[in-house]
Amino acid sequence: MSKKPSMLIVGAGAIGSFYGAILKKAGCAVSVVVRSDYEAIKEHGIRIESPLGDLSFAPDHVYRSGDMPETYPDFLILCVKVLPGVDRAAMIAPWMGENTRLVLIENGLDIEQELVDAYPYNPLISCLAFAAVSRVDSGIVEHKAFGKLVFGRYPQGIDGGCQILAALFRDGGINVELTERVVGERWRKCLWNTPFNPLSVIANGADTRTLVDTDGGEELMRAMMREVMEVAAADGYPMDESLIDKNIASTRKMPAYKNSMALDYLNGRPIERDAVLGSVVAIAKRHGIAVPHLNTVLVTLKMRAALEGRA
Ligand SMILES: NC(=O)C1=CN([C@@H]2O[C@H](COP(=O)(O)OP(=O)(O)OC[C@H]3O[C@@H](n4cnc5c(N)ncnc54)[C@H](OP(=O)(O)O)[C@@H]3O)[C@@H](O)[C@H]2O)C=CC1
Ligand SMILES: CC(C)(CO)C(=O)C(=O)O
Repeated sequence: MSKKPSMLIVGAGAIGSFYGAILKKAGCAVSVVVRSDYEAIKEHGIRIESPLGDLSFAPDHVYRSGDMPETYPDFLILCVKVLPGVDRAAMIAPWMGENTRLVLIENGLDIEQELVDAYPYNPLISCLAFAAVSRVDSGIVEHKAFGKLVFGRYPQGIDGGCQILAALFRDGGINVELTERVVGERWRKCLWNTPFNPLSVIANGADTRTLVDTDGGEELMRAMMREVMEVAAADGYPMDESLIDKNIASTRKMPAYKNSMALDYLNGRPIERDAVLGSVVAIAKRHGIAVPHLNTVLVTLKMRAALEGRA
């Protein structure tokens, strides 16, 4: 059997640890770059509590910022939060070889270009995770449910690297959908994340049930989704209006759930406000589209950040 590709996860938090474990299960060498969890992971490896069974693993190498690799990975999978002031291109520089494929498993819109600009000759695979995963302690991750990945080459297409990666994730037990138009898929995911994630923060870390069941909550979500749809259509990514009903119905079917931004807020960590919401409002401005609901939520979050000294 031919050798499996090598993987390096940069930012082995909830998502990075979980999908790293899946690739380990598929037979890949999986190394990690970590920050605050370095000592714990170096000593005990990564423990994953999951309905899929025991996925715990010891990474092949555990690096921290500034370390140099023995060899460059075939795939570098970036799973850090997308935050202003965090230079993701500089962060991965020591590990990006000439033939390394860069994979992003991160939320948000318009998050790829700065990496394409920094690494124009490395193929970039942009990836959306539909998973409920959280870090419960250093090196300990709880996978609550789901796990499907949707990905494709950025800005479009499906190449051999996508096919190889999809086969590995499937071998590890994950449902994968490949897409020719990954930016369109980012818009479809933002249809949910852009209203739900920021509003859960304004509502003090509220879960999905509270957001849709509170009097006026569902209408507010629908109004925000309509604005996201209008901006997406102006940007060349029209969506079927029925997706709004589908999003509300599937949210109602889920048990009460706190999204990743609600968890960041509740744990005092910075939130991906600009990647998930600010980017949509910026694109709306470029197209001259009024998005009063989205803008109100964005400005309210900025006020809150200003009060907390985070701006
Ligand atoms: N969790 C979920 O269920 C879902 C998350 N997502 C998206 O996935 C992405 C990752 O989220 P998630 O895994 O939840 O986030 P986490 O905060 O759990 O993980 C991010 C990890 O990156 C690490 N990190 C940050 N900066 C560096 C650095 N300079 N060097 C090394 N490591 C670094 C953090 O370390 P430290 O502890 O030191 O900060 C942390 O371990 C986000 O874009 C999120 O929106 C998408 C769908 C679902
Ligand atoms: C879709 C969802 C809610 C989890 O898969 C997510 O993207 C998040 O938690 O930010």
